[in-house]
Amino acid sequence: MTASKEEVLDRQVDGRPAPLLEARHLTRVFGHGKTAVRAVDDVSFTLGRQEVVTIVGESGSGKSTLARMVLRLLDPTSGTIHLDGRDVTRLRGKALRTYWQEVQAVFQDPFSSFNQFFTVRRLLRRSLRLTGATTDEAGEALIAQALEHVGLTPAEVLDKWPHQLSGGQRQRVMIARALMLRPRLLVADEATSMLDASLRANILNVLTDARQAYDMTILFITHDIGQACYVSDRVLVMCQGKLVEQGPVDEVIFSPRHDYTRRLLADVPRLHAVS
Ligand SMILES: Nc1ncnc2c1ncn2[C@@H]1O[C@H](COP(=O)(O)OP(=O)(O)OP(=O)(O)O)[C@@H](O)[C@H]1O
Repeated sequence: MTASKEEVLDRQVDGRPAPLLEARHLTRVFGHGKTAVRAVDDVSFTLGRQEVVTIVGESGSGKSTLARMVLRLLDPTSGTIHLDGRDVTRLRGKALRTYWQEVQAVFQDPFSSFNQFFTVRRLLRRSLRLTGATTDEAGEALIAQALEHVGLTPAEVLDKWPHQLSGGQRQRVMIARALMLRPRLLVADEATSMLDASLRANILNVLTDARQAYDMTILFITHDIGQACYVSDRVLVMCQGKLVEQGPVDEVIFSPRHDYTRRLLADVPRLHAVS
C-alpha cells in the first residue's frame, strides 16, 4: 500500500518524522534564592511520530524532572510543551486527564506502581475504563492483545497478585497496561534498570516493536548510554540541567561533540572499543 502524498508530507518534515511533542525552553527551578536548583535549564527538543528517543545523563542531570514535566506531573517554571501543535503546558482537570491517556509512563520499579491488593486482572480492568471498550468481550480482547504483545498469556498472569510475579513479569504487565490505552507517547523512565541484562534486552525489544504496532513515540530516560545506542533513533544528552548534545544515535555515539558525552561513552567499554 502506498502512502498518500499528504501522509508522506506529514511524516517527513526536514527528513524527520513530523513532530508529536515539542518542548521549548523548558526550565524547572526548585527552591528560592541561594538554595535554588535549576534542575532543568532552558531545554528544547522535539519528538517525532514513531520516533524512539533517549535522554541520557548522569544521576542528578535533570532527566527525571524533564520527564515529569513532559508527563505533566510537574509544572515547568517557564517554557512550553506542545502535543500535536496543542499547547499542553498548563492543562488542568479533565483536559489533563485526557492528556494522560495520550501520554503514558512506565517507571523503574514496577512493584511500587502496582497496587498490592489488586490482582493483575483487577488492575488491567480498572484501566479499561479509560479505553472506551464498551463490552466485557471487547475489554477482555484488549487485555489479551496487550498481554500477548509483551509476551505474556492471560492464563499465566491474570489471577496472580503482584508478589507472585517476577520482576520482568511485573514490568511487562505495566507495559501492557500502558499499551492498552493506545498512548501516542510512552515515557519509560529507567524502566529496565532493575532487570537483568537478557530481560532488559527483551523488554526494550517489546517496547520498540510496539511503536509501529501502536503508532507510538517512545521517550526513554536512562543513565546508560549503551541502552540508548541499542534502541534509539536519536539521543539527547543532559548535563547539569542542560541539553549539551542531541542527534541521531550513530552521530552522537561515534562522533560525540561534547566532552561530557565522551565521558559517558568511556564508561561503556564495548562501545568505546568499537568507536
Ligand atoms: N522536588 C525537588 N526539590 C528540590 N530539588 C529537586 C527536586 N527534584 C529534583 N531535584 C534536584 O534537581 C536535580 C535534578 O534531579 P533529577 O531527579 O531530575 O535528576 P536525574 O538525572 O533524573 O537523576 P537520577 O538519575 O538520579 O534519577 C538534582 O540536583 C535534584 O537534587
